[in-house]
Amino acid sequence: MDRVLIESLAVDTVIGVYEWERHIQQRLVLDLELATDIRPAARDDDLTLTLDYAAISERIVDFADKHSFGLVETFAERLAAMLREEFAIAWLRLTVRKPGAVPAAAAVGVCIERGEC
Ligand SMILES: Nc1nc2c(c(=O)[nH]1)N=C([C@H](O)[C@@H](O)CO)CN2
Repeated sequence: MDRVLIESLAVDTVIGVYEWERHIQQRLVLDLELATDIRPAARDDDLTLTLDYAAISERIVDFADKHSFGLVETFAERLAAMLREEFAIAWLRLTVRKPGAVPAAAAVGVCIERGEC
């Protein structure tokens, strides 16, 4: 299946399990692969026939701003559910990285796949 890509999307959100993390925004960096057949959009050169990566990115930024979770796992799961519901995405791979959470690591995080390709 073809994929629409969103790479290194930076969002700021309240995320973390420790008390001090509940009062600040921290950056998460997201990579997404969204399965869709791009041929109808390419045939007609029509944005409405594909997944609009600009609209999806904007929705993700808004989701991060309006929600607050402890675990990156919860952020990933809830975001994936919202995206699949609102944008009719059959399958997605979502990587959520939390840079700076572990000083000795470039980033830590999770990668999930949901749906059927
Ligand atoms: N698997 C996870 N481990 C940890 C998480 C997490 O979300 N998933 N979170 C933390 C803390 O919030 C940490 O990021 C603070 O630096 C620790 N481990």
